[in-house]
Amino acid sequence: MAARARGTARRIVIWSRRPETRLALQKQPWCDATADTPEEAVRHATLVVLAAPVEKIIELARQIAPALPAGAIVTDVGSVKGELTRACHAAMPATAFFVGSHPMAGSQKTGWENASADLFDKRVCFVTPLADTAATHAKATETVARFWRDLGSEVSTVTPDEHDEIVAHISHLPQAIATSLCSFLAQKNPAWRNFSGNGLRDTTRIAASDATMWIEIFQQNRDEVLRALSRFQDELQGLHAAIANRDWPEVRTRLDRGKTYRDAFRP
Ligand SMILES: O=C(O)C(=O)C[C@]1(C(=O)O)C=C[C@@H](O)C=C1
Repeated sequence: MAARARGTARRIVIWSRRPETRLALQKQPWCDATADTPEEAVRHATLVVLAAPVEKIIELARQIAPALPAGAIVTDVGSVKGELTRACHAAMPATAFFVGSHPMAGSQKTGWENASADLFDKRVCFVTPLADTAATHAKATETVARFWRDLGSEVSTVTPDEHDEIVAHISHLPQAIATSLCSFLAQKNPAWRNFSGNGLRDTTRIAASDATMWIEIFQQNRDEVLRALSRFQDELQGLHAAIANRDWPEVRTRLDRGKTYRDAFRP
């Protein structure tokens, strides 16, 4: 949708798992054609974007590999990059290139009905070439970066492993916390949700996200997520101790540090 709105792609061919989705997409002005199989969808492609839960992205890369035309560039939108990038790169034929991406954009909703052409506008998009393919994949990396910039994103190029450490902290940890907070409150007293102001709403929107997608993210980024969760538990323990000890200067230090961090977010 964004590619059509910004004139980035000449012809957009979509494969989607459900036949009824493919039928609905055929009526959309941003979809030139649908394909009945992933192989058929990529047969004449110059750029392929795999948009699926992370385990499925690896399966799809293996499935389309024999059908890719020479010179094709494959990217994805998965939230974990280390294992996925190595597996997708290994699946490619010698004449095609895999360079991973991760646009930091989305919502708690799923399905094409919730798509929007400005989703990527002014959002960061990670592009994550493997260090040992930097030279052979330089042109493909630039093409993928240009694709995201054309959609309005600001590209940040990092290695897949650096990416996984960063997003464990700034994306996967927030999901774990929002989920845990809602899970905790659901057991404490679900009816209390009716008293909530914007505080609870603002901190928990992403708890409504798709469980299947997040299980696969936690599985693939397990080590980094566990490290981030442990460090965060230390932070919570620190606040718990400061309140228990009536150490209000320490509580203030933490509130001030949190506010300074939050106030400096880009609009
Ligand atoms: O805002 C949302 O609902 C998201 O989907 C958020 C979010 C994020 O952490 O920013 C979550 C995972 C995706 O990989 C990218 C975006």
